[in-house]
Parts: sequence; structure tokens; C-alpha cells
Amino acid sequence: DLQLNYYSDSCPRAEEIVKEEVNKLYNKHGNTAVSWVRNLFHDCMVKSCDASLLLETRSGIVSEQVSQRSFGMRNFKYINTIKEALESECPMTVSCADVVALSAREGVVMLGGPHIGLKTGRRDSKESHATVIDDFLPNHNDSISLVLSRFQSTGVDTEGTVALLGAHSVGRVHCVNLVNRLYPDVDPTLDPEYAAYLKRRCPSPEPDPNSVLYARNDRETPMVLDNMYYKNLLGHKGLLLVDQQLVSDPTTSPFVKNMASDNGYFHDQFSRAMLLLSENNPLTGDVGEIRKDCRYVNSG
Ligand code: HEM
Ligand SMILES: [Ca+2]
Ligand SMILES: [Ca+2]
Repeated sequence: DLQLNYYSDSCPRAEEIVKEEVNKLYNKHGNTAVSWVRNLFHDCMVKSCDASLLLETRSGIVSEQVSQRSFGMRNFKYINTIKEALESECPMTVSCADVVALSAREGVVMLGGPHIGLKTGRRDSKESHATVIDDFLPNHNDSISLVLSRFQSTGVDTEGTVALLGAHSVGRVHCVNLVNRLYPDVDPTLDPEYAAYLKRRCPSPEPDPNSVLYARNDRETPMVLDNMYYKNLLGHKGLLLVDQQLVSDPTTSPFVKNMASDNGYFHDQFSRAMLLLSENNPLTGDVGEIRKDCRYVNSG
């Protein structure tokens, strides 16, 4: 089973090393912290927190990273930096799944979010779940009831789901995911001044998917994991359809209002929900393996 400080005997400095590496990376490339938060969602939602997300396409494995749902994900190469630091201290000891979880925890802290009392001891999958990814990860224009049921099946309740979406208080969205709200007609639920800003950021209804046209998730505090996201939603400045629906749907809107008015409450709920997500269906015992290189299953 997962436990607090699982590596206290086998690699006592493991959690400290992840923290140091995440800090160093943040100082060089601030958006790595944002990536670590999204990674936990995309790994843990899809079957298990098993680092399946980190596998690259090679010898029979098709990477989850090339799925449409993973669009825009970045900084995977720096996961290897963290793992190499762990390997040089304690070879073949700390799993990539725990690197995903611990780096997300430290990323949240770098972005001014709450501390999460994570457990460790996850093992790594020997396979990718690329073929079933759409059964687990919601799409940006799915209904709230579908989104809630996806999170429910990983043990996250409605209040926790509303809190987790608060991760969209940091980072960016590419225009391909936004143009459906801007063209041919602007979604009437969007604040007009905000829609004008989005149209400046995304001037064409058919953006080149390979160009880096994007809008910030939160124009006010783009690198702070705070409740500005909920204030934006109340001001009709939700970026994705799924974001905006959190306020129009009566099952979620009371939580949006509470989180908008109290950053401490948002942080408490975010921390609680990240913990639940991080404990989704871990591989333990002798299931799976401890990958040497997070990109590939061990050979032989
Ligand atoms: C219904 C659930 C969710 C949907 C449909 C969704 C969808 C998306 C989409 C479409 C993007 C923009 C990708 C791009 O264009 O580059 C994005 C970005 C992001 N999402 Fe979510 N998301 C969801 C929930 C979450 C959760 C639960 C977390 C973390 C706890 C999260 C963390 C992030 C972060 C940090 C970014 C910014 C990434 C960056 O700037 O590199 N999302 N999400
Ligand atoms: Ca996974
Ligand atoms: Ca923010």
C-alpha cells in the first residue's frame, strides 16, 4: 500500500531530491511547474497513477502523449532530469509514478498553492493505455455530468472536481481549443471585452495546429494557483466550455461561488482532491516495475 515517506529506508533523500530538482527547473523554466500539475491529472485519471503517461512510442508501445487529449503537454524531457538525480543517489528504487506525484506536489508549491500530504510507493506500468485514453479523460467540450462521472470513478466528488479544475488558474490554452467559442459567432455567454481579447490572440477560425497561438488561462495571475480562476468564471471569462459550464450548472455553481470568495477554502479543497486523484488505483506489491528510464519499460 501507499504510505507516507515510503522511501525513508531505501532512499531517505528521495522526496528532498525531487523538491530540489523541481525548484532548480522552476528557476530556469517556470512553466515546468505548470506541466507537473497537468501530468498528475493525465496520468492518474487514465487507469492508474502508474506513469503510463511518460512512456514514449517504441517497440510495440504507442505513447499516450500523442493522443489528442494530451494536446499542448510539454516539458516531458525534464522529468528525466529529476529521475536521473534520483538514479544517481538510489538506482532502481524510486518509481516514475512517484516522480509524477511528487513533482506535482512541488509544482503546486512553486505556484503558490497548498501543501499536499502525498503518500508514495507507487510502481510503474509496463504498458501504455493510449487506446482507452478517451474513456477516462474528459474533453474540453464535454457536459458537466460526464465530467463529474469521470472524476467520480476515480473517487473525486463534485466539490473536489470543481477544485481540481482550478488548476486552470495557471498555464495556457492553444487557439485550436478556443475557436469553437469565437467563430463563426462569439459564444454569447462570454464577456464581450474578454471575447475581443481572445479574438486578438486567436485571429483565425482555423489556426495552424502546429503554431503556438494560445491564450493564457488566467490573464490576471497566470503563474499563481489561486482562486482568480473562479472569479473569472463568475465574470464570464471562462476559457474552455467546460470551465464556463461550472458556473452555469446548478450542481457545481455553489462551489464556484464559495471558491471565488475564499482562496483558503479553494486551497484546502484542491489539496484534498489532488490527494484523492494521486491515490487512484496505484500499482503496488510486485505488480508493475520500477522503471530505470521513465520513457521506456525495462528490458529483459
Ligand atoms: C474536465 C477536465 C479537464 C479538461 C477537459 C481539461 C482540458 C484542458 C485543455 C484543453 C487544456 C489546454 C491545452 C492546450 O491547448 O495547450 C488544458 C490545460 C491545462 N490543464 Fe486541464 N483540463 C481538465 C482538468 C484539469 C485538471 C484536473 C488539471 C490538474 C489538476 C488540469 C491542469 C491543466 C494545466 C496545468 C493546464 C495548462 C498546461 C500548460 O500551460 O502547459 N486540467 N486543460
Ligand atoms: Ca496512468
Ligand atoms: Ca491564477
